[in-house]
Amino acid sequence: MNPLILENATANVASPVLVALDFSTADAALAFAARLDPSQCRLKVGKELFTAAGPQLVEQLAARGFQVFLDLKFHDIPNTVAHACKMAADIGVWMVNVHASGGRRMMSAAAEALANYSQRPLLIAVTVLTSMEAADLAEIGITVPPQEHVLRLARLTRDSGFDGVVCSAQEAPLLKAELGQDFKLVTPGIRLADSAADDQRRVMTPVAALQAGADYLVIGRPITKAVDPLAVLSGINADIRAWQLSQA
Ligand SMILES: O=c1ccn([C@@H]2O[C@H](COP(=O)(O)O)[C@@H](O)[C@H]2O)c(=O)[nH]1
Repeated sequence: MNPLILENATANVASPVLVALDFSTADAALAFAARLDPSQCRLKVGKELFTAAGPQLVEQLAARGFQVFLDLKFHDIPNTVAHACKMAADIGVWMVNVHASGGRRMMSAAAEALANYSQRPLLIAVTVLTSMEAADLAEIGITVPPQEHVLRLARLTRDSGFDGVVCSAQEAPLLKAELGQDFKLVTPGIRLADSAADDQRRVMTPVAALQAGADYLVIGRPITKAVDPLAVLSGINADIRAWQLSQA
């Protein structure tokens, strides 16, 4: 693992928010990140930005103190996914993910590939994309309700040695009850009460998602496309803090 990244990555992040940096250039992503404080959020680098800017961008964000979720959703044969996860760990990312529908052998290979890292990224598997609803699943031959399929894939993920799953916050109460508090739930599809849902289908507001049991909130467009992104992020963090204090 890159020692510079280990030295710089912020350990104390006071918020469960992961800002999705869905930008098309490194310059745009770095300019946006320069406005953020690494103690106030983590960052997610997905397929668009990684394809445009590559591992150097991830290293630059980490060198600025951000913990980075590399959201490439690996889905391939076990050998390929295992090696891809090792490359992600070598860049120094804080979290990396695969598709749970790649199956037990694929996920076990990924977990084994990272087993000897002294400080490995959190290993997470995507269950059912938050953009999908029952009708989308039916078209690909999955006729059970989304929550049932999410639970099935989450159980497989846990049994394959992973740390948690990507799911919607709507499934969080069921997953926490069935899989325990320590199994991490990473939830995109987060929308403010007045945000457009866009292409997301299984959505929830930030505080409702935490109440439901989400550990991390992935938020992209409601922050990045806002007129004042920092004000939106600060407002979300303030609402979360107020809710946390009300629970203490
Ligand atoms: O099920 C999933 C898995 C990943 N994502 C990613 O999260 C963000 C969400 O962005 P918004 O702009 O807040 O919709 C995006 O990068 C997706 O690739 C997801 O939405 N759902």
